[in-house]
Amino acid sequence: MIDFKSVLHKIHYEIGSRKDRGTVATYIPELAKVDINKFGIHLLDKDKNSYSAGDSTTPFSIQSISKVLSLSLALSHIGEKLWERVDVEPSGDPFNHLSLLEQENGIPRNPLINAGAIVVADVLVSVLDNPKKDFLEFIRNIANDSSINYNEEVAKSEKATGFRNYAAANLLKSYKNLHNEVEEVLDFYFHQCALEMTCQQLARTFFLFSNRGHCLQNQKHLSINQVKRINALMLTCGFYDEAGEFAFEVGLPGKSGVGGGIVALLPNHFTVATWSPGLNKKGNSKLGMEVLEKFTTETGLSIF
Ligand SMILES: NC(=O)CC[C@H](N)C(=O)O
Repeated sequence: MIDFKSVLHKIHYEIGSRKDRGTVATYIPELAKVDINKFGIHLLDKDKNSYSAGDSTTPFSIQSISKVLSLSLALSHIGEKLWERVDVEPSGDPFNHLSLLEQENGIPRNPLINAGAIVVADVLVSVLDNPKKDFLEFIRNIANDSSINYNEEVAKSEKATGFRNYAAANLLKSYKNLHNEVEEVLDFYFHQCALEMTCQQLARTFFLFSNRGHCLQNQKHLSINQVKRINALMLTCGFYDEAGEFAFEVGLPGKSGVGGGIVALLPNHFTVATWSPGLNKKGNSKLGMEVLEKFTTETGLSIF
């Protein structure tokens, strides 16, 4: 039996003393205000036991981590038809690059880069009656937590500076791979990225991916096959041009966001979330990557 509590505390203590914590994202001005010294970890095991270290109950902007959640809701609505509009291959490019989109006729490489997530957002705008409200409802439901919300300031801040996302949405529109208006789809996308959660809430929300599609209250939201697909995409595409490195060092499906959060999981075992706002050069949390590498190395718990 692994003593998760002492493993997490030891790792938090060792890595928390690092002087080089990377740099906080500044291209979304609201994110630049976050204290770089924040640092939290939370692990939820398959029996729903919780283990925490550091700032695990402070909310932060989950940003691209939300792409896994929007993908889940879109898949549960339109199923395999989604893959006609977005591919499932790693891009090897940064999250906001557009060159492949043009070369590949408006079909994004995968749903976890920005262009792919914008197509997924477009699907949700088409199928949901009140997209922002219904998406939030879905998240609150799988997390069993009605306190989860969007941060309107962050959404507004990204809207004001989201030039590359406007470029991506317009390019998709020119290839007829965006069915709704650019403004409406991006308003939804900026809000989903502006969801705030704590490490604890994030681990609880992602429990269904380590629990064969059943959320904390044991309701079924995804089929085993859909969970397989989503976990595979997290492993191969969840860290953009650092996905290979994450699989190599950590060996778990996971997803990062420019708010400094990372969530990862071992199917049928646990879900773990980390938050440290300083990012490395590839836009992934510097300390978060180190925590997870140490965790799987010390416990021997990875999918490999
Ligand atoms: N990697 C990320 O977290 C990027 C998400 C951010 N909202 C963007 O679209 O640029």
